[in-house]
Amino acid sequence: MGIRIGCIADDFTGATDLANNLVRAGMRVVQLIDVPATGADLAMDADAVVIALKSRTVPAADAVEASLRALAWLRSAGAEQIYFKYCSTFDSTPAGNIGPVTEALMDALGTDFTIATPAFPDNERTVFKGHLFVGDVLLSASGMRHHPLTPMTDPDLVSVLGAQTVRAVGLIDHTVVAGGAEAIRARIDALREEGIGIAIADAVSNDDLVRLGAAVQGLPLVTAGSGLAIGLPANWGVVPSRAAAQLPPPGGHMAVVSGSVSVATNRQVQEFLRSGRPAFSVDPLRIAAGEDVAGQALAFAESNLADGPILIYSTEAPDTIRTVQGRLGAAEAGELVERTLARVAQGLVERGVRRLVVAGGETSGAVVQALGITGLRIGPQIDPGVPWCAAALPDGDTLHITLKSGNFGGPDFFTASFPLLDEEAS
Ligand SMILES: Nc1ncnc2c1ncn2[C@@H]1O[C@H](COP(=O)(O)OP(=O)(O)O)[C@@H](O)[C@H]1O
Ligand SMILES: O=C(O)[C@@H](O)C(=O)COP(=O)(O)O
Repeated sequence: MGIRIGCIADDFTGATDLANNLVRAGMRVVQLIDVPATGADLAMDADAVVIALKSRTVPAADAVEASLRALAWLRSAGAEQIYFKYCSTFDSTPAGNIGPVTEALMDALGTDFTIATPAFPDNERTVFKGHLFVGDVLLSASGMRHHPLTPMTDPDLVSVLGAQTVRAVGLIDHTVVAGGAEAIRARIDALREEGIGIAIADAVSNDDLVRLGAAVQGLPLVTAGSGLAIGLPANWGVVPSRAAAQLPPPGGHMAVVSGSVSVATNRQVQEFLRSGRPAFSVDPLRIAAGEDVAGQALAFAESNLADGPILIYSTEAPDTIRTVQGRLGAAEAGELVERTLARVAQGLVERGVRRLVVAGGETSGAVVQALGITGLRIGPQIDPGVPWCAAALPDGDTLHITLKSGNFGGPDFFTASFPLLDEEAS
């Protein structure tokens, strides 16, 4: 039997976010890092497979190429429905990549219609009348308006997506969604007749997502943030079960590596420092000056791991980041930090860390690749959108790891996540 849902996620933390929601709805999920070279046997035991790409901010043609490779792999593994996962804040530019990837997947699947909804009410992302809200404010008034690569200044998703697609974009508004699966399906039929190819779907609650999930049963392709995933497993008769999230027992030293500069991560770093636990700050200017900052961080780790969790972080407030970027260039600073934190993560694992929190999407990508991890089993949720995972290291040992999206997680995430892992295993 093949897999039910084949997912293509446009970044690594987003992929675990999606996998987490599928697991919570009862599916057994495997997350693969990039498209595997080998055959479909990796997915043998899973109801869903999530392929994590790093395609959110690359040129649109590259994102399309990677997504089509992922699609080919998922189809060869027997996927019955394809789920394209993007950010709950719809991170993209007028050049893409959400529109071009969606249309390329539609063409490859030979389908004339799909839906689009980044709604994730558990993390306060809601869509009403096609407009995206983050907490109590429109997307355009949220921190996303200042994003360095994908500034989001228009909250009207019909217009945002329409600027990225050849196909016409329409709306399934909340009145219809509240009416249930039949009403939604009738609206989809009407939109199809009008020649609409993609419809933004409103959702302000998990109940809306469950109704949408039932309505899109049988569509070859759905596109969404992670929220829609809570409404899909029921289409295959799958029900929530604790067994879906079981991981092997944890052990080894505990560490946090944070390269995220998001608001929520800044709060989490501050909270960790306030708790008086061991922490080491990675300064990009010292790396640029040729100092062996990774070596210093690892020496610090060696003296403090016994009192862990320890924190190695480059997280700073926006003003400091701007100053560093002004001196080094944004891309260069990012790359220096990512390379250093990836080396630190490798060194931590060599020194016996087996429980690792990584904060930030780009940072997670760099760390996971440096550790040679090719797949993740998804375990229990720590906070909405963030699960513990288990990965096989190249030497066969198990590493418990969580990849935290910058804007997710409560203030005590860097300490509270570790006891939760022990509790779940007992
Ligand atoms: N102190 C710093 N100065 C400049 N750039 C930094 C600093 N710390 C982290 N960065 C870079 O900022 C980017 C953060 O992206 P990411 O890891 O996706 O997290 P987030 O999106 O939550 O901020 C990475 O490229 C990282 O290397
Ligand atoms: O959908 C979401 O918000 C997340 O899953 C996600 O993709 C976050 O991206 P980063 O903030 O870049 O980690």
